[in-house]
Amino acid sequence: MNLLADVIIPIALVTVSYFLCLGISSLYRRLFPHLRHLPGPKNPHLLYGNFIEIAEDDTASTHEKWAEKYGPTYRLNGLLKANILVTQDLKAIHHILRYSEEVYHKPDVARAAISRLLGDGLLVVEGEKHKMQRRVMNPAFGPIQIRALTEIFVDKSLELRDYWMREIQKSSNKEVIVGAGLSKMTLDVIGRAGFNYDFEALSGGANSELSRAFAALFGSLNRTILDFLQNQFVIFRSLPANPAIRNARGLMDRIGNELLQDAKEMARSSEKQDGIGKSRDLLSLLMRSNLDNNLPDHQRMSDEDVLAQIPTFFAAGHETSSSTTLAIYMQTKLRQELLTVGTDSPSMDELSALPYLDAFVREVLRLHTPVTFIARAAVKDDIIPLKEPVIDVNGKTLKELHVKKGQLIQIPIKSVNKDKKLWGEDAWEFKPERWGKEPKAAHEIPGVWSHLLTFIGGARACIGWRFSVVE
Ligand code: HEM
Repeated sequence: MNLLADVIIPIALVTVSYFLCLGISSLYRRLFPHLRHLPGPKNPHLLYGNFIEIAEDDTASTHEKWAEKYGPTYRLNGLLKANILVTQDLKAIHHILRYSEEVYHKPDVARAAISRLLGDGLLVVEGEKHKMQRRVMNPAFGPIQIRALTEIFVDKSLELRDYWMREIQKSSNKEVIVGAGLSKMTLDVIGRAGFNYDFEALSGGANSELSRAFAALFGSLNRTILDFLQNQFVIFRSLPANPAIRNARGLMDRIGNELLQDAKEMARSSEKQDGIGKSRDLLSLLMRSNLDNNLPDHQRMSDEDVLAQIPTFFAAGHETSSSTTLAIYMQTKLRQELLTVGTDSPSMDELSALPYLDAFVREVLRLHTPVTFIARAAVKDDIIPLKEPVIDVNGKTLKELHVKKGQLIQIPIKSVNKDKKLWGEDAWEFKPERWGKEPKAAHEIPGVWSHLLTFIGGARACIGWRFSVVE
C-alpha cells in the first residue's frame, strides 16, 4: 500500500473539502443572511458595521432613533457584515429571555472577549455550568444577605462626602468632578462588600495594587489588532495574549488566590463557630454555600471557578453602579426628603420608607441604564413570536420570525425603558413622579425588577440587582 497516495492524500482532500464547505456556507450566510429583508439602516463601515454609530453616539440613543425610524423589529450590520436582528417587541423579548438556556446564548465572540479578561465566571459560562454556578451563588445575593451590606454602603457614602469636601477645599474655583468620586466609591464598595478587600480608592491609601490591575485590564480591552483577531476567530486564541492582559491577569490571580484562601478559612472557621463572627461579603457567602454539607460534590464550584467570580463581580458591579452619576444633577427635591431623616447613618428600613427616594432610584435606572443593550446568538433554529408584525423591505408582513442557528440578536434595553408606546409621550423625560401611576403597557416589560429591562429577566438576569438598588 502506498501510504501517501492511499491514506494521506485522501484524508487531506476530505479535510480541505470540509473546511472549504464550511467557509463557503459561512460566507453565503454573511452575504445572504436569512433575515436580510428586514428593514434597517445601511452599512456605514465594512469592518465595524453599525457598531461604529453605536460607539460614536455619546448620548447612547442610536437604538431609540432606529426604533422610531424602522419600528420595534429591524436589522443591523455587525462586525464584518454579520447580520443582527434587533427587537424591542415585548413578546419577542419575553420569548428570547425565557429560552435563554435552551436557545439564546451569549455570542461566542462576546464570551471569548470576557473570558480572556475575567476568566470563566458567571458572565461567561453557559448551560449546566451556568446553572451550577448560579445555584451556588444565588444565596449570597438574597434579600437578607444584601440588607446586611447596607452598613458598608452607608459608611462608604460618608467617606465619599468627606472626599468631596476635601476636593472642594483643594480646588481654587470650588468645582469638583463628581463622577470621579462616585467611581472611587463604587470601587471601594465592591471591594469591601464583594470580597472583603479595601481598595482604599477614596482614602488614597497604598492598597491600590488590585485596582491598578483591573484598570490595566479594562484599559487594554480590544486595543490591539491581535486582541480583535483573538476575540473574532478561534484560530488566533492559542497565541499568547497581549502583555497588559497577561500581567494584569497574573496579578489578579495571585491576589485573588489570597482572597480565596482567606474566604475559605473564614467559611471553615465560621462553620465551627456556629454562626458567630461570620463574614458577610459576597465571596465569603459564596464559599460558605459552596462548602455546604448538603451540596452534592459534583455541584460544587472548583477553586478556579470561584476565582473567576472575583473579576466578574468587579467588572459587573463597578462601572455599572457608578455610571448612574447623572442622578447627582437632579437632586434638589430628593435632598429635601433626605434631610428629614434624622441621622447620617440610616438603616435600610429608614431608607425604604422614603417614597421619593424610591421613585427617584427607579427613574434613574429606567432612563440612565448603564447596560444599554445585550447580545445573544441562537444555538438552534427557532421561531420568535411577535406582538407587532414587521413589514419587510419587499412589503411582506411577518407575524413571527424564523431564525436560523447562529443568528445574532440584540435586545436594546435602554430603548425599551424609554419606549413612548409603553411609557407615554414623556418617556424620554426624567420624572420620578411617574412611579406609582405607570401605564399598564409598561407592566408587560419582562424585567426582574420594577418592570424595567435594566437588569433584564429570565435565567440570566443580573444576579446583583438587589445589591445595586440598595447601593
Ligand atoms: C446598576 C448596576 C447594574 C446593572 C444595570 C446591571 C445589569 C446587568 C445586565 C443587563 C446583565 C445581563 C448581561 C447579559 O446577559 O448580557 C447583568 C448580568 C450580571 N450582573 Fe449585573 N448589573 C449591575 C450591577 C451588578 C452588580 C453590583 C453585580 C455584582 C456584585 C452584578 C453582577 C452580575 C453578574 C454576575 C451577571 C451575570 C449573571 C448571569 O449571567 O447569570 N451586576 N447585569
